[in-house]
Amino acid sequence: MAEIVLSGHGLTKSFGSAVALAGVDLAVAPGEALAIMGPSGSGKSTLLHCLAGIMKPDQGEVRLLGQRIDTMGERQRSELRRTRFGFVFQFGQLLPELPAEENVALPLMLGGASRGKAVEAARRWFGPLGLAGMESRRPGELSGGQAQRVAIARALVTKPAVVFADEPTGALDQATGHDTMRLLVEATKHNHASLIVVTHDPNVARWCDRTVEVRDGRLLVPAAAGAPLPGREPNGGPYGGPARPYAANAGPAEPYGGDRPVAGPGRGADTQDFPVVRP
Ligand SMILES: Nc1ncnc2c1ncn2[C@@H]1O[C@H](COP(=O)(O)OP(=O)(O)OP(=O)(O)O)[C@@H](O)[C@H]1O
Repeated sequence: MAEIVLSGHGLTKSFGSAVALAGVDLAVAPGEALAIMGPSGSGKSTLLHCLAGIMKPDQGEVRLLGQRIDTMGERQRSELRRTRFGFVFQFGQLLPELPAEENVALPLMLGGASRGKAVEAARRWFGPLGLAGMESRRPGELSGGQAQRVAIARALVTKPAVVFADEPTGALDQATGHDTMRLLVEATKHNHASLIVVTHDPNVARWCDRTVEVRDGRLLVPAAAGAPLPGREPNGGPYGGPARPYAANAGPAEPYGGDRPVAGPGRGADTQDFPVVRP
């Protein structure tokens, strides 16, 4: 059986008479990038929120590395979200009054790191993400794409096991969205984190190793970690390159020696070396 980082089993969730999830089974492998697609109102965000411990399912189980998280209390889940998960939302959700570097440093400071150490760690992300010189800008002084790159740094700075992204390029033009997805996928893989992306956009999903589709609160095909939908190849790269089975990129995290190329769609000569965060 494939190694699993995060799994949901038999997930249901209703809001009054609206059934958002009607029994979803889903598992994500280490280092795997998974896209969740489906029409508006099909239950994508609810699924992401249940998997991320933001919301408790009505029924079913969510496990992180085998440990149930859906039964945890709000405090424990909140701690888990801060330490084991990273989040990138459509509109960055950066704190407008803080400089970019402090937005990135914040999860570390909330975990008890000194401001100096946290900001030092945060600054390491700015060059690789094409944000050099923008460390002290406030979010209002950044473009939408730059703000999303700050959000990517903030999501990864704590070395999460899983990064959740809900329409991460939804507010960006196509070219900026393309760059943002490239950076999100590459930086996440570089740090051996799994990535779960909710999107309407097939161009976004193409960056991921695998896509599952949600309709009326159910997956069209129950999908195991690492398995492409039957009859479909794993996603090809955004340049229409060869299909790239996730297994080539996943596997147990290993210390990164700094010289191993990061396999990923569209990795080109311009790809930067991202910091590798240590737990
Ligand atoms: N907080 C809530 N209160 C009431 N109904 C909700 C709530 N959240 C979701 N729903 C309902 O649950 C269903 C699934 O919603 P969800 O947001 O998960 O879908 P989605 O696929 O993410 O949609 P979109 O692509 O439009 O964001 C919808 O019918 C929605 O109206």
